[in-house]
Amino acid sequence: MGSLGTFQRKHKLAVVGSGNWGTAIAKIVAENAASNPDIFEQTVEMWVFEENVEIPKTSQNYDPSNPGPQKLTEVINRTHENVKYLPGVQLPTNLHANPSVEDAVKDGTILVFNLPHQFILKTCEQLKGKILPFARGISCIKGVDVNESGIHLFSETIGRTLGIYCGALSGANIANEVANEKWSETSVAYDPPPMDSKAPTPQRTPTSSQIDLVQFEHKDTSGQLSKIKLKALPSEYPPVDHAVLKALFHRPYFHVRVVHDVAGVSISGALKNIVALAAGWVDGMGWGDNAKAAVMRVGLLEMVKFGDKFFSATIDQRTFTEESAGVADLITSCGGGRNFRCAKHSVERNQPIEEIEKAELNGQKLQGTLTAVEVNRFLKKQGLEDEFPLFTAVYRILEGSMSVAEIPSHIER
Ligand SMILES: NC(=O)c1ccc[n+]([C@@H]2O[C@H](COP(=O)([O-])OP(=O)(O)OC[C@H]3O[C@@H](n4cnc5c(N)ncnc54)[C@H](O)[C@@H]3O)[C@@H](O)[C@H]2O)c1
Ligand SMILES: O=P(O)(O)OC[C@H](O)CO
Repeated sequence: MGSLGTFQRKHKLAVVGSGNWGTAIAKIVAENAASNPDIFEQTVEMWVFEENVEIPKTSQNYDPSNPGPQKLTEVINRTHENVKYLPGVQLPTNLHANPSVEDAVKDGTILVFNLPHQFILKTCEQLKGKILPFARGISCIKGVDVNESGIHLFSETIGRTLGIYCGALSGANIANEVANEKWSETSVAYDPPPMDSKAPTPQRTPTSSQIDLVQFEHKDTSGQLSKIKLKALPSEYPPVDHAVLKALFHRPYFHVRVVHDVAGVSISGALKNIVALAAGWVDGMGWGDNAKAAVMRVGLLEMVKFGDKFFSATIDQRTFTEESAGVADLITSCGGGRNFRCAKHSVERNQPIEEIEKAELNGQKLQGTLTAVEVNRFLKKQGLEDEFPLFTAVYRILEGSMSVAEIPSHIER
């Protein structure tokens, strides 16, 4: 098996989610399963939140003899097109749409989580005890998990809920461009647990080494140390390391850099969505590119400050400027992302952004609106709203207590 060595078993892949980005990533993963038959099993499962859809007349898969509503999973498996969330893109035939999330993940050794962030907790709760205990995860979710205990990365929340190790993937990746195989870059962040890597990383020191259940000390992003019991990946499988993750996600049109900074990659992916709303609003006002650049400048500073203040124990500040997940994602999101576009339309049409989201996105979900509310709840609790004037302005505009016209004076304070 080339430089990765020879192993008795192959990884079984499952993608949890099948929206716009979920389907685009599932396409990549299925293409790479086919390209790397020594590492990955051929059939890739993709969980589809089942719904009835009508195939649009514009689709090459439209059948006039069968125009009525049909199950989305059946349409995907028959036509190899996700006609609702990624129309016009041919999916690999080894990608199997599965309406049961439990069935989709049951044999999966590598699970890729790719859902709008509001649905992830419930989905993980449903999967507790129903996955392989030695599975490993990657979260492609752009959002943060804010609850009573504070703020957490979704990779941590998924890992804690399911008892597995989970890394993250994020980058300047507008799904339709990636799915249409236009060149882009991404960042995959993975800090392998000690038993999966040859050398333990500084933050993770094994404290015992039973044969297959290893307890190690884990410092979470808030700096808190806890003891985690993690089931070792059986030695029959290729270790889930940076080389295997590159084989899983890298395509000729999708260039992957694998790094260790899970916090930096996750935090920038979540926070840039707040900034993209502000960029859309000022663009909708007709204020031009200079105004948008000003919002992006302040937004980037607040992203870096947020990472430094709340995730300093593990974050690598270089991620914000050197990786696709940082400033590059901010730029693409403020250029043509859904948060940007819906915010812009909401000013131009003088309509609430929720109405634009419903009218324009055909079931796709904005992440910036909810993230702005969640981040504000967290900042308010810390008494730090004033230290993040742009994030706070975005929240106040959403709740209706501030106007877009007030952004310049508010962020100058
Ligand atoms: N779309 C992009 O361009 C893009 C790019 C990079 C990252 N992301 C991130 O990827 C994540 C997933 O986004 P997406 O674009 O795949 O989703 P999406 O915006 O297309 O959302 C639609 C998906 O949500 C599902 N859904 C609706 N109700 C549900 C429920 N109750 N339970 C479970 N699922 C439900 C739908 O079935 C559908 O699969 C987000 O965090 C997003 O920020 C998106
Ligand atoms: O369309 P958005 O605003 O959800 O952004 C999409 C991606 O995150 C861009 O990298």
